[in-house]
Amino acid sequence: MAKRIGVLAVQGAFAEHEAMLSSIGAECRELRSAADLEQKPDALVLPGGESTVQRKLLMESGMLAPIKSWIEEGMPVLATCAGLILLAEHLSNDERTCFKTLPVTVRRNAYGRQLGSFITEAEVRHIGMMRQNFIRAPYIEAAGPGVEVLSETDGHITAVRYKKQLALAFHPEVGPDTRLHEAFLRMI
Ligand SMILES: NC(=O)CC[C@H](N)C(=O)O
Repeated sequence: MAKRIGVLAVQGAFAEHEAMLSSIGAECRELRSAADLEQKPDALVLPGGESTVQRKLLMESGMLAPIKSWIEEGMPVLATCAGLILLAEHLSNDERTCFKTLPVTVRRNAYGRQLGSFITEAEVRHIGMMRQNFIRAPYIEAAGPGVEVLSETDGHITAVRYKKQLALAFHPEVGPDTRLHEAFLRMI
């Protein structure tokens, strides 16, 4: 049976994740309001976008607490960019934490204005070299015990796994490379 992925769809790059996941056989369901949480998915995607807006909409819609419980209970989650910010236990330059299920310290908009967006090639552990797309990206300043570092660029951590949480500063949903999404589906 196809794996059912709940994709947070309040703001940001959710459609790209849905297209990629559908192309590799998963079934996506958009999570826009508390009513969409009645059917529990097998896994979650928290897409890129603007984390402060996503956080506000999560609080207003009543989805924050139930989604946090799902993650704490071990539901696999793939988080990219703003999604990583939502998962982080600590933010070094902002007070607006959200789910706080991932024991890392994240810096928002970490690459500054000059280098706000860029593409690089870097190794991702268990996968290999990947073209990585950074869009006004955060990076991970510190990772707590039990957090596996999967990728680094210029000395900064850009991808981690902690239990069933896979979190990336870059955007694997952009472009033709489906390996990361395939690895995520194997975590379910
Ligand atoms: N591409 C992204 O998701 C950027 C994240 C955004 N800069 C934020 O702080 O929320």
